[in-house]
Amino acid sequence: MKPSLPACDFALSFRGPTFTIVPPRFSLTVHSPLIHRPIVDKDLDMTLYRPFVHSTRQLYDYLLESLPWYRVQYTVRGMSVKTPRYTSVYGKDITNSRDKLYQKQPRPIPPLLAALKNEVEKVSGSSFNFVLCNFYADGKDSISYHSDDESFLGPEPSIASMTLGATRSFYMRPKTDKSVPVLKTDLRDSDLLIMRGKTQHCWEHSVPKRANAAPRINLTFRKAMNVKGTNNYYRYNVGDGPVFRYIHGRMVQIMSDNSKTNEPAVLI
Ligand SMILES: O=C(O)CCC(=O)C(=O)O
Ligand SMILES: [Fe+2]
Repeated sequence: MKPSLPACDFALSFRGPTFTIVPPRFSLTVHSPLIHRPIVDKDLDMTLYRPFVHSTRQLYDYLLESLPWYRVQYTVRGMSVKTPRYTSVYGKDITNSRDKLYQKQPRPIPPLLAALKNEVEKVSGSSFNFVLCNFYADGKDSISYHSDDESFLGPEPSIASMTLGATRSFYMRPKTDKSVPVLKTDLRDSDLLIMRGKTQHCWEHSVPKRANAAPRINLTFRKAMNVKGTNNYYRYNVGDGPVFRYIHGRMVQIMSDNSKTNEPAVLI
């Protein structure tokens, strides 16, 4: 499969200080996956495509350096929660409602992510309207056991997850039957994992912490069915805190997205 090349020479613009990053010119080539491995267990329906995409180094560098990243903190039942990874999110639910219904202005999916979404839609046969991006800077960054089973995703959501960069363990366990051993998979650079059917309803997944791990980007593609989904995704993946950019090999905290002032960028 050799799709036409997406336009990668574009500038992404976001609020806050502007950076001009000259994107590399490269081709996004998705090829017939060498491994197309259905992993089927009780109420588990996953397919791993390995490798899914070429030019992963350029994709990784470009996404890391061009997207704004957030380290979201929020409060649940009076408890302060710090998200242990960087996140960024793009998209809007299918209702395509008027802007004033959204707590935060939804962001259009940038062209490179839209091109990837298009390729993922072709192999999965599902359509998506959100791309959630995770950046795990090191082994201390993680995602704890959860299911992507919110009602705003519909009854049997398909979730597609792409890995760029370092390999990390991906654990799955059934929600109820604790006697079933944890299903352990390594997700590697260029992997595409598609979960569908009852998987989110019956199983939980996680990327556990590690003593040592190189940086990794994960992109998840989803379909939100209502305004609540859009509000949820921006609340937990952008939040109200500072914005970070990856500049010259390190994460730099710059002024808040919400800031009305024109303060200079602050290094952390
Ligand atoms: O990083 C991963 O592989 C998993 C991410 C994930 O589960 C999520 O964002 O919901
Ligand atoms: Fe998840």
